[in-house]
Amino acid sequence: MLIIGIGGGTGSGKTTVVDQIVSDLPEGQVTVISQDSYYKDLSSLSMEERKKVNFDHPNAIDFPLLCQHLKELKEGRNILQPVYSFVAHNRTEETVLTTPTNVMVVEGILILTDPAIRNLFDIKVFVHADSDERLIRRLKRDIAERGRDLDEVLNRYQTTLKPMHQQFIEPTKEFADIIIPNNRYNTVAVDIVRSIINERLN
Ligand SMILES: Nc1ncnc2c1ncn2[C@@H]1O[C@H](COP(=O)(O)OP(=O)(O)O)[C@@H](O)[C@H]1O
Ligand SMILES: Nc1ccn([C@@H]2O[C@H](COP(=O)(O)O)[C@@H](O)[C@H]2O)c(=O)n1
Repeated sequence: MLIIGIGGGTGSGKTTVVDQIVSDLPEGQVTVISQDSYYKDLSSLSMEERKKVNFDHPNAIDFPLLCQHLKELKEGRNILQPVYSFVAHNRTEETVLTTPTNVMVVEGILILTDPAIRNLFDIKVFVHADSDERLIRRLKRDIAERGRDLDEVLNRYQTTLKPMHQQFIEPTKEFADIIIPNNRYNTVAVDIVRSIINERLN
């Protein structure tokens, strides 16, 4: 099994890059796991309290569960992956049965911050986009897809996204084997990662 970790700031284009990487790969050979699925269960908090949580700090993520799941997949066992709701700011009651495949791609803003998780990755990728580009993308996406409004996104950007990016996310660039510059769509870099995966599959 080849496990690829893909980090980078919010709006850098991780999900888009992952979609591009896996789009032409044989079905059933590649599985994508999102760090977002492993936000901690906040059922004990009210909606108002959940809204105030700093979702860009490593403490927001259930890294032990993610680590356990990756190890189980590596050992050939199925896992039940949590399903996250950005609207409810919480895990849902659902889970997704996830089976081990030849290639596992794990993506998320904080995915390269945890040493135990980093150790499980065969290849570490960091997707870079400038902060103004990321903010513009985040605004558009969160309003269109995640039920947010302009003030909410800008407020979160100033209070948590920006400082957490500088403190926790940007420093993980140094752990990356490959840094993908993604201010523009980068088909060359995507092709390179795809050919590494294809080599492993053949
Ligand atoms: N290279 C790019 N150029 C312009 N827009 C992009 C690019 N990559 C991603 N986007 C757009 O930016 C938004 C955020 O991208 P996404 O892949 O969800 O980022 P991330 O997963 O890193 O938060 C999406 O609407 C996506 O379509
Ligand atoms: N309830 C939540 C949980 C997380 N976020 C934000 O999502 C971002 C990470 O997801 P990406 O797809 O952008 O990598 C992170 O920056 C959190 O602020 C949220 O808005 N609401």
